[in-house]
Amino acid sequence: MITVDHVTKRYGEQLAVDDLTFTVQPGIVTGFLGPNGAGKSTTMRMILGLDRPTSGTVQVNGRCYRDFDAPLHEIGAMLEARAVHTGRSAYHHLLAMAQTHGIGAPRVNEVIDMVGLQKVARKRAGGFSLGMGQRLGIASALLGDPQTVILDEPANGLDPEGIKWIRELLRRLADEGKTVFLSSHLMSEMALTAEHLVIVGRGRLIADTTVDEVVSQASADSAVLVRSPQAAALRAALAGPGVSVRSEEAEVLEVRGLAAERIGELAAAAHIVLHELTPQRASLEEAYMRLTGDAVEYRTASAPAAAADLELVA
Ligand SMILES: Nc1ncnc2c1ncn2[C@@H]1O[C@H](COP(=O)(O)OP(=O)(O)OP(=O)(O)O)[C@@H](O)[C@H]1O
Repeated sequence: MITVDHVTKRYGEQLAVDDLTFTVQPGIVTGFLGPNGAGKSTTMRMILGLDRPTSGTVQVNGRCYRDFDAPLHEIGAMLEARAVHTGRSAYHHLLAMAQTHGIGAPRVNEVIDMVGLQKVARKRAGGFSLGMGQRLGIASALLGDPQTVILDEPANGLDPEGIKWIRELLRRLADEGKTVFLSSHLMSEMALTAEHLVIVGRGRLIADTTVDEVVSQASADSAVLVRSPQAAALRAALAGPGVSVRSEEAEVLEVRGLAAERIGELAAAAHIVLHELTPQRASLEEAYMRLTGDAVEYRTASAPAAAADLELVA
């Protein structure tokens, strides 16, 4: 478990993290989201003892990073991963790391297999593609078989097969009971990988909840899409206080103010045939945009000022 307790981090005048409190539980994948400059990397660095909080405490399994005798066995991390610029082979890079931490060579081969670098393990890691570099970074993070895994943008540079692989790997690690904490700007990927989310903006906590909850809340005022060959009769049957119906296509109604179940019941009572009845859900990206709309520090001129204006579609 990772515990971040009332943590503030200042760099001179710059407030990078502002009284942040959250915990990351074992056994699930937790995503760490926030716009550029929100304080994610700073927080991750503090978890890893690479930076000290100005105030507050950060602990992993009840202890500060610097108190671990064998940190590689406790926390595995990949921060700001980029292809390793080294003349060493991937194998020797990992072996050197392993040897300085009392880890045997068999584990090096194990992690090489785990990340799918068998064919290139003896090649110079400096010549690796971004995706291969990511895999090597992940292999380094897993070398000590740590209980806690922290990855900054692990899917960066991976192709679709690689992204699917990392998703499955992270879920497997969580299933083994490990604490898995990762940042990513790829919302669709985060929606598939993480169960829980910690969302920050301008150094402060915006949300600490499940992916389902974030999406459900953003979907609360979403429409129900109804397709019927008797759309006009259905529109009349649904009319009532607080109900709005929009139609931009023949036979298709977008209904707000009634749950899908109620629409089905009203249609049945009026003997109206339905061909489709679909509650619209916001995507995680839309939900995220709504939550962080005000916290975005760097915005392009064309981006909407507040994502709350966005129309929610499935
Ligand atoms: N060493 C430093 N010195 C001064 N300011 C810093 C330092 N590190 C981070 N900051 C500032 O702290 C804030 C938070 O930065 P941080 O890199 O933690 O954000 P982030 O959420 O990881 O952003 P990104 O998604 O772009 O990686 C930013 O305003 C950044 O400029």
